[in-house]
Amino acid sequence: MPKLILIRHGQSQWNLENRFTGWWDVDVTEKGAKEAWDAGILMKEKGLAPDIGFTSVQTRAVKTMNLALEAMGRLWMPVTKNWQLNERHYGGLTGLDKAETAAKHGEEQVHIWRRSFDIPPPPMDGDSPFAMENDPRYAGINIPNTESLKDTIIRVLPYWENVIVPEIKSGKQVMISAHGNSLRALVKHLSNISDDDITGLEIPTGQPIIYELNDDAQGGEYYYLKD
Ligand SMILES: O=C(O)[C@H](O)COP(=O)(O)O
Repeated sequence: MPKLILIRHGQSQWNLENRFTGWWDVDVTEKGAKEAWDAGILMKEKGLAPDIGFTSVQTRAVKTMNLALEAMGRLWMPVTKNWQLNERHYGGLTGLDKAETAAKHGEEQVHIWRRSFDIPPPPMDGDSPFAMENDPRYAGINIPNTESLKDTIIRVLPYWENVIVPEIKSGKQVMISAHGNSLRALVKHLSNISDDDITGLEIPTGQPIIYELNDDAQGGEYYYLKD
């Protein structure tokens, strides 16, 4: 049975500072880099040997992939980067402190923005210092100004189906380094989690998740490699 490896990037600077990040490009912290390296060591110890990798175009996910592969002695492995694996766009919340936002708008409202299935955060203003319109990595892409989990699923799943699934079906072990919410999108699909239940799923940083897929690249149960 083909194995699929999913990993959320190691701790980022804004995970540490408790700020909404979304598409803003922050680096991993020293702790995050160690999480990524340790994940690679663990994967090697457990006998995993991915053939091909996919990441978002965001530094924290790309670095996590590279550090884990280096720790595994597989830095040579082909890796494709695509914006469709990016974190969900946090709209007008981008850059804000999560605790201060909860103090201002209430815990319940912030929980809805963070975890509801289809209610997006307020949109980002065009003149926001966090607007990404001039970022060359997004040239030609219709950058969203906010995204719910549902919106995230709408751009993650076509990439999964059209680009990643064919690699799995050809017998390759695939590793995906992505983000809390782009991975929630994928796990929701693979494990058939309902719109209501997905609100309770949290994915920790730097911990490899393993799916034993069937030959049709369909999932079901997953486990954390450390367990
Ligand atoms: O974009 C972010 O802020 C984080 O990567 C994920 O944040 P969340 O847990 O608030 O969705």
